[in-house]
Amino acid sequence: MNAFLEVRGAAKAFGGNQVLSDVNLQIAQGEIVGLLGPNGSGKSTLLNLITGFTPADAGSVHFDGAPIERLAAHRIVRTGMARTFQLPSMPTKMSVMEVAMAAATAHHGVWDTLLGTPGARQAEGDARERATHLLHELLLTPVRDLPASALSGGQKKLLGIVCALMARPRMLLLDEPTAGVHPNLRRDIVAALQRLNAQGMTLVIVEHDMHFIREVCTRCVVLDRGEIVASCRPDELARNERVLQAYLGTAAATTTPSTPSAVEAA
Ligand SMILES: Nc1ncnc2c1ncn2[C@@H]1O[C@H](COP(=O)(O)OP(=O)(O)OP(=O)(O)O)[C@@H](O)[C@H]1O
Repeated sequence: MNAFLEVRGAAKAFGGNQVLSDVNLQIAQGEIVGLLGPNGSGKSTLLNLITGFTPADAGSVHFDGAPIERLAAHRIVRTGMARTFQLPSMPTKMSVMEVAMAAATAHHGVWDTLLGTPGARQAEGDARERATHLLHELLLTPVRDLPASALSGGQKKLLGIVCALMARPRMLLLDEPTAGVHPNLRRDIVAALQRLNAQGMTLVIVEHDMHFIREVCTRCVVLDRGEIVASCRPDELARNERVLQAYLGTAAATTTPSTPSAVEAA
């Protein structure tokens, strides 16, 4: 595989808790990879490590051929990789539009904005145009002037995606984009992600919802207790012994006839 993102030998412990051990992962350009695993298996930690929010104890991360494991999170965004969070927190007073605009300022540099340079004014115009377009794409135009804190949980997730996209990333990592989201909005998120992928975006998605995984992902990578135990197509998950072990334990995996549906429910 020609890797767009490559993680080699990544390890992370918090105190005595070894959360990731020798994680090796390759993702090609254009893939939509689902990152799965039981609660506490290390999925968010791996996302944090790749995107510079958590320093690794060991290992390397290459994005588009360049090492990024020593870069701060905001510099990683500038290489073309952005992310969303499991529980996006929104400022209480800023409107939806202002939050999207602020994300662009964060990506382009606070000093130019504060000094009001011509470059910053041009960047602000471009950011307003892009924010308007993205809010429309992610169905947030009707609420663009509301305080961001007033949005529903699902709408906050959509706004989190807008903020990440303000950086014009080539790869987007999403942490549980549909958890707790109403089915109608879930459909909109699926459609938005598929549109982004059709436009060339590589996606890595942490998710527990197996219907979502089957509908959206081209490949699944499964973590169990900080190790990658499987990499397969979504339709192969329910037959994969390592996946069944991860979710159900060895005995259940070998003796329970209903194991595939149990994995689907995980
Ligand atoms: N900053 C931290 N300090 C200490 N322990 C942490 C920290 N972040 C994560 N952990 C621990 O690392 C382990 C893995 O957590 P992580 O959030 O990566 O799992 P996960 O697979 O994303 O779980 P879930 O599906 O429940 O979100 C957990 O035991 C968690 O308590």
